[in-house]
Amino acid sequence: MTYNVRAARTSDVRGILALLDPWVQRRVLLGKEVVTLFEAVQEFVVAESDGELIGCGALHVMWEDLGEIRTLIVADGWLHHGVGGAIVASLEARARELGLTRLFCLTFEVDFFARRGFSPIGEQIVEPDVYSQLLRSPDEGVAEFLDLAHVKPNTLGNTRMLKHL
Ligand SMILES: CC(=O)SCCNC(=O)CCNC(=O)[C@H](O)C(C)(C)COP(=O)(O)OP(=O)(O)OC[C@H]1O[C@@H](n2cnc3c(N)ncnc32)[C@H](O)[C@@H]1OP(=O)(O)O
Repeated sequence: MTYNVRAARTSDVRGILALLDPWVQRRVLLGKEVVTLFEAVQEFVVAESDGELIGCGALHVMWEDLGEIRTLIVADGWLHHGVGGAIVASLEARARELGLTRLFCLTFEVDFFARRGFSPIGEQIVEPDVYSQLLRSPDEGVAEFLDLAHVKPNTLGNTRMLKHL
């Protein structure tokens, strides 16, 4: 079973939605409008095999040093073949190229991320002045990072994790 990981194209967006939908139904991942996915297509990498989309993941920049890995999904038939790890490695390489030194994620997959160098965090990890700037972001994932009250229902049971690159 061979696959490759590459930058997403606009033609991948429907496939990303198809990967995402079951996990949104199960309230594991945050739902996205189609337009939001098109707007964020440059944040995504995808894994494909024989022209079929088998995984995706995105890197969202939040601040000068800080990014978030989000929307990481591998198709059921491809779990435990290294695809998720390869997507995370690709997103980490992008993060380094961009000059980021810290990567955040909010996840139920604590062991998976812990084995890739992420550690659970409790407290806020940005200075008050950065926090107040991030409050101005319209992005729902940033609101989750800030742990704002109106997104608490999305984040229940998730673990906040951080990796220093
Ligand atoms: C920040 C966020 O986006 S959080 C959301 C995370 N996504 C979800 O919750 C959606 C549902 N979950 C998933 O889609 C998947 O379970 C993911 C993305 C978390 C992991 O994807 P996978 O492709 O299964 O990951 P991958 O195969 O790299 O590693 C999983 C385990 O499979 C095993 N494995 C990896 N490669 C192989 C291989 N070639 N042969 C046999 N076993 C393997 C290992 O045990 C590995 O665990 P470890 O490396 O941590 O010890």
